[in-house]
Amino acid sequence: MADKELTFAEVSEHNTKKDLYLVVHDKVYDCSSFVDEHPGGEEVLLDVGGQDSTEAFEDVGHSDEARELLDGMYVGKLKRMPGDPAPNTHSSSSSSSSGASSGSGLGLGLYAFLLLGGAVAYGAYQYLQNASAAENQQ
Ligand code: HEM
Repeated sequence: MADKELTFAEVSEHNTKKDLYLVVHDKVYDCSSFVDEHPGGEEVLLDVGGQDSTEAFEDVGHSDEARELLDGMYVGKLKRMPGDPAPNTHSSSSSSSSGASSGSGLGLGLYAFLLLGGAVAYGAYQYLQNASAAENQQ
């Protein structure tokens, strides 16, 4: 059986406590019955009601149990239309981009460290040259 497909516009109409759809990883979930039971509180779910909550969901680092709960609330696939907000898969892109940025951060740090080390070595060299020149003058 083909999955039901919902557009973002359709999902965004379900944004009240009694009728609450969330999008996680391009799948639509009906969380209305779960709002009161959510261990993280109803407020956070209502905040992302009718929206793509992939980022919020993944940022918390929900357990496998939480993911299984999601399966039980599955409504259908999100059908992206031109002009819809871009896929909000922050967690996967951020882990790769944060990996990249921390890599470049390390690269920059290393660069700064080498520059600083070079400057200190040069200063020490100059100091020793001056000291030995002064010694020779005596
Ligand atoms: C409909 C999707 C969601 C389901 C099924 C769900 C389910 C759960 C479950 C089962 C827990 C208990 C801990 C765990 O098993 O990981 C939990 C905790 C939590 N959830 Fe969600 N959650 C959903 C969406 C969200 C969203 C969108 C947020 C937004 C920030 C959120 C924030 C939290 C927080 C902060 C906790 C930790 C609560 C604590 O440990 O005190 N959840 N959630």
